[in-house]
Amino acid sequence: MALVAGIDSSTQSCKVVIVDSGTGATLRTGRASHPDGTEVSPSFWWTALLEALHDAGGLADVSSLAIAGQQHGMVLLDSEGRVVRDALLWNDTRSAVSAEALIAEFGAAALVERSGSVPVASLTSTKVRWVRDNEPEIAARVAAVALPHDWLSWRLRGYGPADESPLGPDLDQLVTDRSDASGTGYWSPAREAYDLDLFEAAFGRPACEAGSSELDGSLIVLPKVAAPEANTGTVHADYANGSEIIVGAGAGDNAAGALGLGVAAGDVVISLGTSGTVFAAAPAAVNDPSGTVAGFADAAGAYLPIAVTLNAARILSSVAELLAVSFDEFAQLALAAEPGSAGVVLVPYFEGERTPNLPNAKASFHGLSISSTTRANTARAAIEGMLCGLADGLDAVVASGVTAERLLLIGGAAQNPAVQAVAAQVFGVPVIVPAPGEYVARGAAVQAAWALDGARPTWELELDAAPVSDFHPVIREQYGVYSGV
Ligand SMILES: Nc1ncnc2c1ncn2[C@@H]1O[C@H](COP(=O)(O)OP(=O)(O)O)[C@@H](O)[C@H]1O
Ligand SMILES: O=C(CO)[C@@H](O)[C@H](O)COP(=O)(O)O
Repeated sequence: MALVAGIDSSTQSCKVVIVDSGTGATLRTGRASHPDGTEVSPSFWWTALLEALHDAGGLADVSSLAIAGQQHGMVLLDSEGRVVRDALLWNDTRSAVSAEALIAEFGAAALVERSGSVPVASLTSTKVRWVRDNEPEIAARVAAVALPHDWLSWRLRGYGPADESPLGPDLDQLVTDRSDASGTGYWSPAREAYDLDLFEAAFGRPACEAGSSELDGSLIVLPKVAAPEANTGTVHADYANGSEIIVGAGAGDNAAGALGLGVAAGDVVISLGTSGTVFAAAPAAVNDPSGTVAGFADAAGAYLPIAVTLNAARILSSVAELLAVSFDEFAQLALAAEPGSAGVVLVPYFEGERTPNLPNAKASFHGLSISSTTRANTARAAIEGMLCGLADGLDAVVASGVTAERLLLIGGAAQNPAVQAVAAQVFGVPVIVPAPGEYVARGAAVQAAWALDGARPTWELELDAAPVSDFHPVIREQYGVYSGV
């Protein structure tokens, strides 16, 4: 059977899985780290991608690949294909004021109707507005606006600045997909098309989709939106280890996670990476004028209502570091405390927050008494705080019309046994933990196999744990007192 590669260029690292497209078995994996920060040179993603592919044993025996990536990141290119400033990532909150300006100009209801989402600082539209207003000399040099997965796929197909790439700066070759386009704030999931007027209003210069006959040098290029099963070209020979390798459309990381898990009606995914996300596949586009749920498109032709927090796994690593313990010791400490952490509550808005939309907030501990101020309560309160924010997101996703019969817990922090146990206490819905794996990269591998064979593969999902439901409403009740929701 043919081998396919799936890539997840996520916030903290690049991960590669090489999968047997016939059985779905993962044969090899690779990984490389990304630098910290909310403003990052895309060159680090490129280096990490090449390193992770090497770590996975290379591409010599691979027939197709696809790249999923962190959503929303703004990659600005000039007419020579050079990145003109560091990318502003999804978790960079400087453009909160630009989001407010766009809402003031159009109204939240109109923006939801046109783009599926009320803009918050994470969305690309607010980032280009911020550059327009704060860095006009950079804005004037921009010839194309891409997302992380679009840019990496373009580079792998051989395009880029003339001195760094074999095929040079052909901006017309930029390709994205509907799931990632739907996180820009200027693409309409309902109409399946860019809202070019909205882009122009955000950035102040007109744009056009790559591949259009209307493109001329005066218009900003936006990547062509390819279908989920598209074959968008091949990996350039310089990076292909002698193989002919199809490049699939790629996807936003959450949509790829849904593909990798093979989500069905009744499934809701909770991902605990740098971001915390709650999402499900939905048959129709979702419009939430409150902005809690973003109405993205998925990577299979349907929709992906999603609630996203800025703070998730890093809450645990920060508190574990404060307590000077490993993740295993942190889990033991948390499991030694009672549900509700004896009244100790961590509202974990360390990096500001997106859901609720409090970009300038900071984290706080509450409810501390002399007797409750223990290491065990501190560890448990960190997990409870992380999951309570996502429980609020789950309520909103359900209110948007999704049925939640089971929750699939993925992402780095889902492997922590205390997180699994506390999840069974916080969410009033059964929790399932899939076997350890990189499900976003696996979803990209699904796309690669789809582009190769013309049929979407159905690989079985292996499960690891199903913690017994042990719902303790007190955890959310006391969190609600302090969280401002
Ligand atoms: N056992 C664990 N307990 C808690 N957090 C963990 C554990 N293992 C990994 N993590 C955290 O998971 C995060 C990485 O998860 P990942 O889903 O790869 O993130 P991202 O997709 O944002 O790059 C890191 O912040 C790491 O500290
Ligand atoms: O902003 C979003 C989705 O809207 C985030 O989900 C990013 O896509 C980053 O994901 P991780 O790298 O944290 O998994």
